[in-house]
Amino acid sequence: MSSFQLHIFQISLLGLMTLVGMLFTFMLPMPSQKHKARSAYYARLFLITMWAGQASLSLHYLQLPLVGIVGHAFFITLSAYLLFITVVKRYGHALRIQMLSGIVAHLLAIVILSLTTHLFKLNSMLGDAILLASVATPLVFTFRYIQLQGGVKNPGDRVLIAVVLSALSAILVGAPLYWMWFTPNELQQTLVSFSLYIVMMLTFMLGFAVSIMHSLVSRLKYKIYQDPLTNCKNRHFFYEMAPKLLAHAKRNNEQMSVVICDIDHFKSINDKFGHMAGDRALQQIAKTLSTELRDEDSLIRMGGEEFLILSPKCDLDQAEAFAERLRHSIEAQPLDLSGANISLTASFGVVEIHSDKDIYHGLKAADSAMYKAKSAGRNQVITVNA
Ligand SMILES: Nc1nc2c(ncn2[C@@H]2O[C@H](COP(=O)(O)OP(=O)(O)OP(=O)(O)O)[C@@H](O)[C@H]2O)c(=O)[nH]1
Repeated sequence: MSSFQLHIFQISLLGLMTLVGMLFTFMLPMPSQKHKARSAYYARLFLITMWAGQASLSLHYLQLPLVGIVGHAFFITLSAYLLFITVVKRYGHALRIQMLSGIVAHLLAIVILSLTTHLFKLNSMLGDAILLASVATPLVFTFRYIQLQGGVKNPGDRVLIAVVLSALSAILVGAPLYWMWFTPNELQQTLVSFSLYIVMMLTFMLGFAVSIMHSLVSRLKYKIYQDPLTNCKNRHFFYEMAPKLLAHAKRNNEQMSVVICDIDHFKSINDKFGHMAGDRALQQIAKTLSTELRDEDSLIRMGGEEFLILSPKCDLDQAEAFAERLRHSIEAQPLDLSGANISLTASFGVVEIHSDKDIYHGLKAADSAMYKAKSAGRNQVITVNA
């Protein structure tokens, strides 16, 4: 096979991969946030420019070596920036105007530098070094950007970081070693760059897909565990997380308490002022409760007008004081319905769960304490030792 045929074979195969990669990004479910969804657009452009960078080298066979070399430098640098932009958008951010101007200036500079080195027939090693440094710059930015976002948080970030680091090491270490130890002929060069392109494209697509899947799963999980009316956690969260939190508390020899809060005479709010007013009362009470929570507490709407607070590292006395505080806060904020103030109160059942008991036992005990508070006249806190 002549080197021309090899080249055509190589760019056709890369073109095919680019097409598959683009179709793949179209098939992925996209996040609803505008900037995050835009990242798929830049991921497609990344694949196209990677391909265009390699394809431009074939212009050499059409007697256009200058256009080919300049095009190669331009598209390869641009593809590294598109990887950077894809990552910026994956985190849901917009591009700052300074960033865009920097990218345009860098692209212009690489075009001028590669034109100069070729026109003045400067050492080809110098041209290669300029190109490698040029591609390395956006990759370093990408690496720093992921780090600044709080580091590697999910498998998608991990694969993206691996793409960036492998590309950087190929450029900063691999390329100089390759030039020093081999006297590459065109065939060797073609095969090495081809393999590098394939690996980069595949890992990039994988990283991108894993990253998207991870954010969708996190969003779904968040929705599954969230009560849409009050934005508290819901029953699913309780059944999933409560046994885990209790097991953690037992392992670390820590106390854990459960506080149940049930709004008093809630039905009468619905009956007198309508369901919308009832919903607003629920939202207001959820807000009041949430402002009193510590970071480790979880506020759960168990259903209807009943809320539950899981309180790790909290014994019975502390939980009782906490519930009293919550009771006062609810009482102190009547519901304001276009001028009419509706008084709100709630009854509380509090229990500390002992290490030999399970969470459902605690739930039952807290529930019966709350019913005792109701029968004792409502708007009060009753504690039990479960
Ligand atoms: N507006 C509204 N009402 C709800 C919702 N979920 C349950 N309810 C109503 O909450 C009311 C609960 O009534 P009850 O269980 O009798 O309790 P209560 O009136 O608070 O009486 P006590 O608990 O004994 O003080 C019912 O009328 C339900 O229809 C909701 O999401 N929004």
